[in-house]
Amino acid sequence: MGGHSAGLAFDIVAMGEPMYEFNQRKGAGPRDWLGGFGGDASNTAIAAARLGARVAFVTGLGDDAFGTAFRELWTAEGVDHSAVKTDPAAHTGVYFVTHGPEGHAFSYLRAGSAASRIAPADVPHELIRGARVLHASAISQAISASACDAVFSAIETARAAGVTVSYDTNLRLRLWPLDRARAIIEATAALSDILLPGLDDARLLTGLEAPDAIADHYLAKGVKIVALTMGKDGALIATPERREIVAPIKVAAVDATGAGDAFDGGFLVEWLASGDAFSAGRFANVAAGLSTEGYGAVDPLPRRAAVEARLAR
Ligand SMILES: O=C(O)C(=O)C[C@H](O)[C@H](O)CO
Repeated sequence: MGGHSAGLAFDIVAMGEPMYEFNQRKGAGPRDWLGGFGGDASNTAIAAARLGARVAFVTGLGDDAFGTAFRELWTAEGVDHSAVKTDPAAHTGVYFVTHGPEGHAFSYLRAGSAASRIAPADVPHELIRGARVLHASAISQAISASACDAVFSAIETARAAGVTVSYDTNLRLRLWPLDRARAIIEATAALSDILLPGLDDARLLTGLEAPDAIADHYLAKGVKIVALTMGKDGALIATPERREIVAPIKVAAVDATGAGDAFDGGFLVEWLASGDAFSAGRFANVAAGLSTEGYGAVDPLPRRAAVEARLAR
């Protein structure tokens, strides 16, 4: 069972696929893999919990060592996993990260995973109704048709209950073809309050080049806040009234795996605390920068004190 008592309301309920991570550090030999944790929505959940939010996660895990490791991780991080299902007929997803001149690359062992077998019947509607934010990503949808249906069902519940819908457009073309991804992501963006796209993905999805045009595109769908991450160019935060570019912080980056997820977690935590999209953008930008200073998606996710110290500099 999860790290919180039943009945407690959560700031954030996140859903998606957790994946055990094997990370081959730069210069490491072919047998030298660092074990860790990944899966974009789980990374975001842990990032938010480390920064002070009350978070619950929704997914499926295999009845295997990786599934057990995830439950231990979430318990240690204070992420509630009482709504996570153990599926004895499927495995927990696994992925491998390698580092080359073009940056990091992923290989997946995830087809048929327990998370991909999640369906609308597994959605914990009461948990979602009691939360302040529901967070999901396009990866949460791309893993299977039933998981995609589950995300739509969760969003419908959130919207009906006035729960803020947060959505990361994380595009993985190995999981679905661009046309299908575009159709689903456009439809989901129109149901979202906070949209967290990356610039490269957004360019492919919208066919637009300029960050401002991309922000306009999504705001016109009714999105209230667009937080567009732009890598070395920082992030563009846009609301219907105002927009601001946040410059990236200087870091000794070794691995960008999970930086976007750290951004999402930081953004949601600070937005929940202040209601201000622009201070949320600055906070998230620091959380994302600091998350690149170590290997793995989860281990280097910063705690609140580290983000605040860096913001104060
Ligand atoms: O690529 C995916 O599907 C993952 O979720 C693995 C990584 O943890 C994630 O991409 C990092 O953002």
